[in-house]
Amino acid sequence: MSGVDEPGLPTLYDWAGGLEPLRRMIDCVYDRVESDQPLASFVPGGASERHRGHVAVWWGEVLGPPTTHTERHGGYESMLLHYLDLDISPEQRHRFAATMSLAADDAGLPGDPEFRAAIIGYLEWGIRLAMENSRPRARVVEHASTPRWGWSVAPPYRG
Ligand code: HEM
Repeated sequence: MSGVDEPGLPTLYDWAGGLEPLRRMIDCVYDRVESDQPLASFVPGGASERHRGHVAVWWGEVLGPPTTHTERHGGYESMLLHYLDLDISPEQRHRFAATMSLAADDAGLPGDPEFRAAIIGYLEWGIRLAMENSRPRARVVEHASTPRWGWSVAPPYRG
């Protein structure tokens, strides 16, 4: 199946090596988060197997196909519900983003600049939306598709 890029290019999911390396990255990020004081309060008692698995297939769908999160776990709407009133601070946003970048190294994801620029671009975009949506009384977009990400730079958002 093709992704959002021009035909013939591998998807970011394929370039990563499929779901397993993405799951490894998610395990690495939550292993770090669990013992990182500014972030650990978001995962009281540790990040569950369910949480880790769902976040991994979310990433798989964004970078893929496959579209497993939408088909089995509720897609965008389900993800959004987890963020309401979480009140992520700018410092926590930055800390989590930096931790995820380290986790991509821990997990041995491809290190080429193009792949890393693409996934970190998505991370930066997604985590800023997560922070905005997490504010008390945030005005959220209630329904949307799960985002799709590719190799090229995203065009400007015009609403
Ligand atoms: C400071 C940053 C972040 C914090 C504090 C955070 C925290 C959380 C929490 C507390 C949950 C609910 C877990 C549960 O109910 O077991 C969650 C779910 C989720 N997070 Fe995050 N997260 C952050 C960043 C991100 C980013 C950057 C992404 C993706 C780009 C992401 C993707 C998801 C998804 C897909 C779920 C829902 C999984 C499901 O149940 O289907 N998160 N997050």
